[in-house]
Amino acid sequence: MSSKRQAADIAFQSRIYDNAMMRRVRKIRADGQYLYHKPQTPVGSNETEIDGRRFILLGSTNYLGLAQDPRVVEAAGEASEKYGSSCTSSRLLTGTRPVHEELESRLAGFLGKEAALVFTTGYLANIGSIPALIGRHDGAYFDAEVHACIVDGVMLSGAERYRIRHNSVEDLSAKLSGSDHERKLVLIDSIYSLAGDVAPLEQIVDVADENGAWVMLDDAHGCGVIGPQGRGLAHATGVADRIPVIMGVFSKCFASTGGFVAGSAELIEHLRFNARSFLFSNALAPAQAAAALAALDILIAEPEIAERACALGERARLALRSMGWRCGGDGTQMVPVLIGDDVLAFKVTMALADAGVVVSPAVHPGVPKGKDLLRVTFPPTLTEDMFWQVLDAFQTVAAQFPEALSGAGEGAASVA
Ligand SMILES: Cc1ncc(COP(=O)(O)O)c(C=O)c1O
Repeated sequence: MSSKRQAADIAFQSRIYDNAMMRRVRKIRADGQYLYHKPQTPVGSNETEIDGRRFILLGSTNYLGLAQDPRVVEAAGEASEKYGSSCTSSRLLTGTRPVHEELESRLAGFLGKEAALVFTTGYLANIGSIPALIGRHDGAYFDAEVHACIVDGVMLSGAERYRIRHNSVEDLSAKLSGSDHERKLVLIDSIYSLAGDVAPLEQIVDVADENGAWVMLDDAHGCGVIGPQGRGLAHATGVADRIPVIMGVFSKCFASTGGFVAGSAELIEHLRFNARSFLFSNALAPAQAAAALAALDILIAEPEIAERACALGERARLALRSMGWRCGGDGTQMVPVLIGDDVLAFKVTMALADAGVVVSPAVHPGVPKGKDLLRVTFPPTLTEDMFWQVLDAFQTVAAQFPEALSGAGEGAASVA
């Protein structure tokens, strides 16, 4: 091997092996805390099997429990039979199927917008749409805790970046009024994906209007479950007409994969030809489009499913808080449990797994330092017996880790 190639190997070795993240991953594995990337076999909506053992599964975003609903699974199967397993093409070439167009027009109607465009994932929807809307001379005003794909979309756009203090309308107002870009785009999540807190949407829309900015709302965690018939936070707060760009995903309430943007017909036509992640990526698989469509039908026809998800979340929050756990997500289906320390978050997760319950640890850098937490959701398909088993598990683990409960140490106080 040439000496130049050897030097290249060393340079890449330090990049791919000897970096902070991989050192951390190796430590977590060595400590035996590596449950999560193991293959799981779902059993019904509420359980999963890992290494032959059954667990109650609360760590996913199958918020309505529809990913195993026979109507959704059947729709996916039928679409595969009819259209094949993949479109093997971009939507703009030979990849569009009637099921994509039906899904887009149904989503537009659901959200009260003129049109919608479906992307292969939610991530692609954001990283493609944002640079199609703003560029080098424009301003991107994004909440400090937005999802990573919004940050990546903003970086790809080359727009000037303004990081807004989390949920601070004052900071947003100050930054918007102090800048004079021709185009200003405010980017927020509706419900923040890990901590579960809700954006002060009406105030944000007011401030954006006053300062001549557009709002792009990522309603990944609200669409399908929050507001009238699950139409999301914009409809729940009555400001949908004032938000030009609403984005959502199928990977949560819609029991599938994919993402979408809804807005005016002109906006959607522009994205169709300018969002590079739409143009240059394979179309959403027909099975996934059909699954999302079936889930949309169900959540519209049976709004009680979403209501039950939120009510179960509220019940769980009350019960967990009474044991001393610190929970966020008020008013939503999410029940994040705040821990405040990464090592402790892994330990609590593993102890819950020992007690038969799988939750998802979310630790720094996925969340701000000191805000490490457990993602916990209670799907409405959970039986009453399972609900009580979960509470028993949390009770047992609370006794093992009192430092994780409210009133505990430094880190804990910072997330209370
Ligand atoms: C707020 C938010 N936006 C976008 C995404 C990306 O969605 P997807 O998983 O469909 O790529 C997620 C994913 O979890 C999310 O939480």
